[in-house]
This record gives sequence, structure tokens and C-alpha cells, in this order.
Amino acid sequence: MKSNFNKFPVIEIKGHACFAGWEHIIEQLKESKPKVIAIECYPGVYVEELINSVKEGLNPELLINTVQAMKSEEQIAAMVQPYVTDDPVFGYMTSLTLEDYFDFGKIKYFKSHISEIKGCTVIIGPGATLIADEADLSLYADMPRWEIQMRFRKDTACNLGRTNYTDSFAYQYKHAYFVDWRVSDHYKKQILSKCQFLLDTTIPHQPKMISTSALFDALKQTVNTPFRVVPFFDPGPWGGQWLKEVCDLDRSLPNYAWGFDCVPEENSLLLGFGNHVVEIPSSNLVFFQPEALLGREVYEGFGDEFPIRFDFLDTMEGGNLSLQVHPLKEYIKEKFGMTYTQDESYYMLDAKEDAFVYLGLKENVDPELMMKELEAAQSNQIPFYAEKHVQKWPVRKHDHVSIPAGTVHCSGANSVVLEISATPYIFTFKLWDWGRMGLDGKPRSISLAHGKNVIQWDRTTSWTKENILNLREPVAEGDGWREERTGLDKLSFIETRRHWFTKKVVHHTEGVVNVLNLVDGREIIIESPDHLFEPYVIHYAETFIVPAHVGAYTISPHGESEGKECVTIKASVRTQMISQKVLK
Ligand SMILES: O=P(O)(O)OC[C@H]1O[C@@H](O)[C@@H](O)[C@@H](O)[C@@H]1O
Repeated sequence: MKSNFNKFPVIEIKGHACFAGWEHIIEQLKESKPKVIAIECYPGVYVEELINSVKEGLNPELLINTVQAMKSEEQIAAMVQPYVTDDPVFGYMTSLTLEDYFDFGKIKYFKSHISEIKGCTVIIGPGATLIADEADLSLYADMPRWEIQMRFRKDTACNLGRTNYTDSFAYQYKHAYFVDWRVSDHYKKQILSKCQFLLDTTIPHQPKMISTSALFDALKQTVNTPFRVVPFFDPGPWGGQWLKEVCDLDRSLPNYAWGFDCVPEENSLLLGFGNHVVEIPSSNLVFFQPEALLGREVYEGFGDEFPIRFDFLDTMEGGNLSLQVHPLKEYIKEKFGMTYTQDESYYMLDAKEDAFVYLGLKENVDPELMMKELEAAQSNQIPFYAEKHVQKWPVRKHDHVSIPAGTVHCSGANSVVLEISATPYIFTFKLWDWGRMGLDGKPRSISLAHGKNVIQWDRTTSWTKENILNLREPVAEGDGWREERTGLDKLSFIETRRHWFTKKVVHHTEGVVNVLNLVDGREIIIESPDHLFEPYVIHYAETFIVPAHVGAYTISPHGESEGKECVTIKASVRTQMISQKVLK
């Protein structure tokens, strides 16, 4: 069937202008005849493009690249090392701030130099507004995380305060995840409202600029309606062929493994201003509209973090994921500085006859022997016979298994998982990767030492069956619909409800953000009973977010699905569980 999946969902914003292209942007900047302009940059922005365009358009008397006021790269490398660490995959959440990167003697020098300049001064780079804290005009050049990752892969971006363009992607990602993005988000929250403009340079040489008042109003408009973030897709060693067809992706790539359809930390939002589309990190919505988006209790509990993640894992005609386990909450806090952990669940969006998951251990598992065999497999490159120790279960389309942290698991070949999980997503302790190589031709990192510390050895066959394997119960039914509770175990903070329906279903956020996916059916329509937002159409496999603030909404089969059965899965936060799951 032809794909109807929308890869570029645009949120139409009313009542504001967008300046597109350097020529128009420069014209706009000149309007107020500013003497000092600061262009604050998120790390990953191509500062050179900005410098060249500003030089050409504004011909400033003095142009400062903020690296000139930073500490030396050696000093910065030493400063971040306790957070970047020597672990190949994981670091520790930093407490550094952007000020820590600067040499205040140099800042003082530049400040006095700026005051002596008669013409125009432009300061560009991360920390520009620290150097020019009283600029006549301030811009914020933002950058979504997925684009930053693409730039790391192409060796065109480096970490904050570094020139490490050619360091491995794994190192740059870890550096950014545990340090740069924390430091920069923290600073962005302080400074963005003080800037007059937001600059989008996600697509090189096609810059767009909006006023920050337009941005803040756009974010306000967004929390009044269901919306989608921009999904991104990535190949992997076990990837499959399903996403390519369903989401209409590049057929020439060997596979796609992951599809990230709701990880607001890393996705972006497309905001439509007339004919122009501005791309911003979707985390901005979480930072600047936290209560309306998440709901008061979720915001109080998690802070300005979006706690629910939806992503796809495609193994159709691919391989098994790594056999893995995730850290317990105390462990993730102690070792990595995270406040909540990677509890997961797999909703089987599609499955071939032979699909299966590994979940939990065998009844008489011998921990010492299993670890010994895993270690031998890793060091001697001999196979590990997973089924000797780990329970394998057949799964079918629409099964929903829960994976509390500490449970050994992975999904097998020939299925498509919709992961409905807590947001942390990189804390996968791989135990065994089936003796295969990563896409770069090298073995992927195995984390046996961490894994050993968190495996819950009492999660064996009978426990698994009783507590986490495809749990479901009917909740309610009405004319043309029925509702079930699925999947997640008693200890999870995520509640999931599934609706099977041929007619309209009434939903309510009850003051808590809802995340949904159309897991069966071609098309549905989301409407406001009080006409508070425009009707919103969703296609098969699309994930969408309903902000807490929306309140009542309805979902009906639509278009080619009218009168036919559709199925949605909805996730929300069990607010009574938050204090138990979040370690401050
Ligand atoms: O890439 P591997 O290690 O096989 O894992 C694939 C995926 O497994 C899932 O269970 C989650 O843990 C994901 O965060 C992870 O990306």
C-alpha cells in the first residue's frame, strides 16, 4: 500500500513574518542601526557561514568570534573530562555553565575594545551575549540536535570550545549529550527571551529569521493543538525494510533500524510562517511552555523534560537487537547523573509469523555461569547461546511487552517495535551483539561490567509471564469503540490505553500530556469538541502529541478509513508514580 506517512509535519503559525535569505535578514538587522550586535550560537551552528554573511552584509569595524575569548582548548578539554570520562559510550551529566568556558580577562579586554569602536561591532559564537551583554541587538542562532549529529558524522562540527572535527562520532555524541547540550540549553533558557531574533541556519545558505516574540507566540499556539515533531530515521546493523516502505524513505540505503518520532530532546519542530518554514529544536517547546505542554504535575515532577519517548525499531528482514539491559534508577543516578531511568516497552506494530522477543531469564538461570559465558563470548569471540539462559517468547502484531529497567531483553528479527518508553535512550548496556559488526565494520561496544551490576536475576519465566508479558485488560466500551489498558507493568510511570474504534472516541488529557500513535488504520482526524483547534489529520504509524493544556479532544476514522476500524495507542504519565521514579 502506498505510504501516506508525513515526514515533514508543519505547524502553521498565524500572524507573524519570517525573513528568509541573508539579504533580507541583513536588511532587517540594519533597520535599527545597531552599534553592537551579538549573535549567540548553539554549538554545531556553522559560525563561518554567519561570519562571512555578516562581513559581506554589514561590513563591521570589529568582528569577534567568541572562541577568541574562551579558555584554551587544553583547559576546556581538562575541564570537561570528568563529565566526558573514558567510558566508550557513557559520561556523567555536567554541572558546568557556559561562563566556565570563558577567560574573564579576555572578556574584559574585548568589552573595553568594543567601547572604543566608533562603527559597528558584531560578536558571533556560543557566549556572544556574555561578551556583549549590553548589545543593541541580539540574535539567537539555534540548532536541532539531529542536524548537529549529522554534522558530527560529516566532520563539519566540533564540540563546545573544541576543534575536534575528526574525533569519532561516538566521542562527539557523548561529549555533546553529557556536556555541550546541557550547558547550552541551560544558557538558552536564560538568554533567549532577551534576544530580539531567532535565526534558523539548519539548512546551510538558506537562513531564516523570526522575532523572538513571534517564536514565543508560535510556541503558545502549538500547545493549544495536537502536533507532531519531525521524525528522523537511521540505519543500523540489525535494521529492516519496513520503515522504508511505510514512511517512504530512501530505498537505496541498505536498511533503516530506528525511527525517532517523539524524542523531543532530539527532534525538531517545523513552524510555518506563510511560505517559509522555520526549524527549531522541539526542546524549545518543553523549555518555554512546560506547564501547558506537560501539565503541572508532570512539570513539577520531571522539570522541563519531556518524559515519554516513542520510536520505531525495524527488524523486518533484519536481525536481532543486541541482547541488553538498562540501569536501575539508583544506578543511572549514581553513575551517570540522570534523574530517572530507561524503563521501556515494546508495542509490536507489525510482526511476521516467526517474530519473537527475548525477555527475562530462564527459570534456573545460573548468574555466574551466564556472566562467565558472556565474558568468554566477548573475549574469545565464541558465540553466546542466549537461549540457554534467556527466555524467548513468540510475539504477534499488537502485543505489548513491558521492560522494566534491569530486565534482560531484546526484540528479534522480523518485527517492527513501537517503543513506548521513558525518555532516556542511550543507556543500553549491551551484553551480546550476536558476533556481528557495527555499520563501521567494527564490533559495537559491549557493557558487561555495567550490565552485571543491574541484571535482576529473579526475573525468570514465570515472573515475566505474570508481570510484563503482554498484559492487557478491558477498561470501557461504547458505540463503535472499546478501550483497553495494555502493556506496562505496575511499576512503570507510563500508562497506555488502546482504543479500537469505527466511530468517534472522546479523549481528555486530564491535565497530563498525551502521546499517541495510529497503530492500525490509514487515517484519523483529531478534533476539538469546542472548536479550540483546527481539525488535525493523522496517518498510519504517525506519532502525535496532545499538550496537557488541550483538555478534551475526539478521534474518528477519517478519509479512506471512514467507517473502518482504526486503533490508537495512547501514553500518559501516572502522576502518582512520579515521586517514586524521579530521583532528585
Ligand atoms: O542497537 P542496540 O543495542 O541493538 O539496541 C537497540 C535499541 O534497543 C531498545 O531496546 C532500546 O534500548 C533502544 O534505546 C536501543 O536503541
